[in-house]
Amino acid sequence: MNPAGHPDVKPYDALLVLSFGGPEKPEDVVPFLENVTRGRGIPRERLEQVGEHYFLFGGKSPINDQNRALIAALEKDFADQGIDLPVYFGNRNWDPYLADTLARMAADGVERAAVFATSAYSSWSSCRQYRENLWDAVEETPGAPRLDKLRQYYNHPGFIEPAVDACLAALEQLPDNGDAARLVFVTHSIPTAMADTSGSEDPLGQRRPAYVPQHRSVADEVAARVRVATGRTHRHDLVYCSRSGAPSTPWLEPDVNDHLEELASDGVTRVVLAPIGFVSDHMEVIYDLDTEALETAEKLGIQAVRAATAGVDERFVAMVRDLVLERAAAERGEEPERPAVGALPPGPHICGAGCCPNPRGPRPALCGRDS
Ligand SMILES: CC1=C(CCC(=O)O)c2cc3nc(cc4[nH]c(cc5[nH]c(cc1n2)c(C)c5CCC(=O)O)c(CCC(=O)O)c4C)C(CCC(=O)O)=C3C
Ligand SMILES: [Fe+2]
Repeated sequence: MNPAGHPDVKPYDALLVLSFGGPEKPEDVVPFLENVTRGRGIPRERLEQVGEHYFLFGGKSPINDQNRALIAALEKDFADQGIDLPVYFGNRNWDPYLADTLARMAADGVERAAVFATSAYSSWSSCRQYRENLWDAVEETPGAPRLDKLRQYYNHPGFIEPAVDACLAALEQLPDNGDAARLVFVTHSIPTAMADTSGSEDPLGQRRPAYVPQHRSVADEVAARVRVATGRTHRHDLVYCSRSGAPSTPWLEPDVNDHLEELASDGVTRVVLAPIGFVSDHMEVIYDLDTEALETAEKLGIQAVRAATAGVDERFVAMVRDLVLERAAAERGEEPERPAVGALPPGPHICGAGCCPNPRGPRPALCGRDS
């Protein structure tokens, strides 16, 4: 508590919500895809396909509206808690661009900000790439504030609890309250080489990969809690969506559609698709799952329901607040509690040295031991 009796956010004077960005209208789609894939060697065919996913939804991704809703919910939560902390919004690939937002923060006199990224897990794509973007944006912004990226939150109760309730609600939409339904947890596929180098090295230079085990811990924990709530054991799996890249490059498998075929041939007729890799309804969720995977399920005679993402669930919003307060306390030299559930411990406040290296060679990144 600060002298006014409100939760203490010192040394922070702002929160920055850092996200991927997405197009808002048809004319945005191609330039957005160019921003995302510059120098990435994504086959043209794949890009055309992904463009079609966006055009199917009027050229508009849901991601920016989702983030604006999260920011509105955070502003309300902070006001209710007596927390005086303005919230800024900056994206990696679309307006409002990160560097523009940092310039605005500098002009507003912000000196030090906590950064919440809308990506919960460790890997180059889901963590370090955001840290490289922070470095670049700070480099090009005179007077940019000092930035502290908040820790990974995949195993925070504020992320897990909404995922459990989402599975329970999805089960209830199936016949017999979802009795005998399979829980299929879905996340974004990444190249296996990127998965293998996710996470940081221990002092002996050994790396224990993080991306897949982190998702497994979430899937296992959510499934265990569903078991407690329903009194039934639902078998569960971890599968992947949104594979990209060259066909010759191995990515994490199985793909959700292939897995549904496998389940159908095993006689499974009811499935909950739980998108634990996404914090809100991104294009991957509304296209790859709601459009493509649900169609696959229907063709196979499987009744499938997609579970909700965390979105603006009040526990998820409170989690963001708690992560800010936790980090603020740690920066003041206190030893705050660091909530985490499941098999893995809470992640570090500062990313470990050498974690999640860029597949195309080293690039400077903010907020790490090696920064
Ligand atoms: C792990 C991961 C997350 C989750 C963590 C996080 O949330 O950050 C994520 C999120 C997102 N990815 C998104 C969009 C795209 N990702 C692409 C390409 C790629 N993603 C990758 C990985 C991830 N991506 C990778 C390894 C590539 C290959 C190219 C490269 O090495 O970078 C491409 C290019 C076309 C294609 O290749 O599919 C697009 C358009 C959007 C916006 C969605 C919306 O509009 O709602 C979001 C939230
Ligand atoms: Fe992506």
